[in-house]
Amino acid sequence: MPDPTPPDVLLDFRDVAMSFGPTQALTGVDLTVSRGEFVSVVGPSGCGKSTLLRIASGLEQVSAGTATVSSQRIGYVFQDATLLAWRSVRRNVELLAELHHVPKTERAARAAEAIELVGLTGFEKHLPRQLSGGMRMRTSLARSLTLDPELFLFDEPFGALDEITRERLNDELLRLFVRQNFAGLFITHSVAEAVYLSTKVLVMSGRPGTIVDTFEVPFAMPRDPDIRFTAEFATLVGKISHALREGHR
Ligand SMILES: Nc1ncnc2c1ncn2[C@@H]1O[C@H](COP(=O)(O)OP(=O)(O)OP(=O)(O)O)[C@@H](O)[C@H]1O
Repeated sequence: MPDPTPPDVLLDFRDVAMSFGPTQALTGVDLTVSRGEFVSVVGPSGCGKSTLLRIASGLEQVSAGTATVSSQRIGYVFQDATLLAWRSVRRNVELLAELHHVPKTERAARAAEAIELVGLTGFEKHLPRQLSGGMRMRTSLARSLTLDPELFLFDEPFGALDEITRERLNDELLRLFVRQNFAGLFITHSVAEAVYLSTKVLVMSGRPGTIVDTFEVPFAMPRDPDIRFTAEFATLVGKISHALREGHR
């Protein structure tokens, strides 16, 4: 019998492998995400990062190994905000609570709070097409926040945004992480973003993807935005970028 998952571990992958027909996407993946952790995964294109997240969300079943998710309250934010075009911001934010049969007044209260948390108060009646890309991502974040997730899964949520908007949303996300106390698993192509947001960064190899390196991020939370301009930050980004290149060979 393998050791049981410790109580603080919300996501526990052990020797996970995943194949799609002849394509082996993942092999030997060991990964845990515990309460209080924000874990980022960086890796070359096609190494199986999204597959990892789809397994965590229950959308895919592993081909071998075990993937244990010890929470019912999981939030997801994908690269596309996936908003319903005909629904206002408020009605989009209410959607998940609606699908979970949360009563109407409770739903409205949760949506108002989530909208405030992501800084969209005043935009409740806007339709998605009237919003900027950053505001659409905020709406998507708010929609998940209404379910008060314990574990939040992010698949490159800010990849399509300009640099300034991305930095601002990184700060918002860090603020939410500290305030809402969820654990995070975050996929990104940006090593600097991974270091800035995370307590731990995992580096994946090229396909079949496996974790080749783990870096603890020593900077305190709440994180000082100026940390990004320090020598320690640059050194860690350099080390991880190097590991990424090595793993890609
Ligand atoms: N449903 C599927 N059917 C067949 N092959 C798949 C499926 N999903 C993923 N793959 C393959 O598995 C591999 C990993 O895909 P995945 O999308 O997880 O990679 P990724 O690291 O997220 O890529 P990127 O960084 O480019 O988004 C790829 O070769 C992909 O073509």
